[in-house]
Amino acid sequence: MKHAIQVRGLTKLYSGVEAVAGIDLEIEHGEVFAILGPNGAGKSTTVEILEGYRKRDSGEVSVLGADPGRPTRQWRSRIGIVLQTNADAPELTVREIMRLYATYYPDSRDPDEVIEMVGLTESAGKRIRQLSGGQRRRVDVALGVVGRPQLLFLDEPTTGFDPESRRRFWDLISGLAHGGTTIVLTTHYLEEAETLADRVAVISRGKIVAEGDPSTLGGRATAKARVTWADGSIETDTPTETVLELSQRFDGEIPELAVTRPSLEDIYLRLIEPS
Ligand SMILES: Nc1ncnc2c1ncn2[C@@H]1O[C@H](COP(=O)(O)OP(=O)(O)OP(=O)(O)O)[C@@H](O)[C@H]1O
Repeated sequence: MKHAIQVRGLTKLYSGVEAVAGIDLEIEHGEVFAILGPNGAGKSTTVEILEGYRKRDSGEVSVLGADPGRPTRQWRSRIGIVLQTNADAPELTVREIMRLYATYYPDSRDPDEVIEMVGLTESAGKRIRQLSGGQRRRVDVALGVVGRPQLLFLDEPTTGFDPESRRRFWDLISGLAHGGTTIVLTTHYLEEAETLADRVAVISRGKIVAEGDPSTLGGRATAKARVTWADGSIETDTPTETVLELSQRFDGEIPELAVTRPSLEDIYLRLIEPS
């Protein structure tokens, strides 16, 4: 099995309208792959087809060597899924729900270890309904990984997290990735994609409009730099030269000097602009 995920010419229509309009994708084993795109771009539809929860109209799809259009129980046990809305069991405690889910898989992780991994040890005895939104999200993630999946799908995993919890969550995902789990995530947070992903794909109106390393996406690394200082700003291919000229002009320290390249967000917004 060469790739964890291989997709060719994937399409999906809703009432004759193409929500996914010919997507090709290859995701390697052990890779963290982020799918970005505006609301309605076709991200969830694509991911749900890969998860085996939605039928495609055409195209070839292989996920962990099998066709997700014909999911088997054994195949499902190798995949972890964290959806936007969580499994609702408000009266169970964190430990109870983890123990229950652990019984569904042939090679589960120790429930207490997983609770520790997501930072919920102190809340392990609390009922789900007593948890904050961010804590519930961590339960979702814990349930997604308790079966020791080879491939983990995360749909907007950190929506509603405070900045500190988001960073802790990123550490958790990086740890899973280092342990060899392949991770596919959708997110609206560009910083999240940049921090976590080896590669990103930007989907707009059902098509991939750019794909690659987040640090070089859309020509980002070679784009013109912007040099700004107290009373001026220019875009240039030769920022070093500009800074040297400015330092002569100011005879030393340049007031409020900054040299920047386009952020991932700048590139992303350009990519999804209606043409
Ligand atoms: N079950 C459905 N029936 C009809 N149309 C649908 C259905 N699910 C999605 N769509 C439409 O397909 C398009 C793609 O939707 P999808 O949910 O895949 O987008 P998305 O990129 O995941 O968006 P978001 O960021 O809002 O989650 C949208 O125009 C949406 O309205």
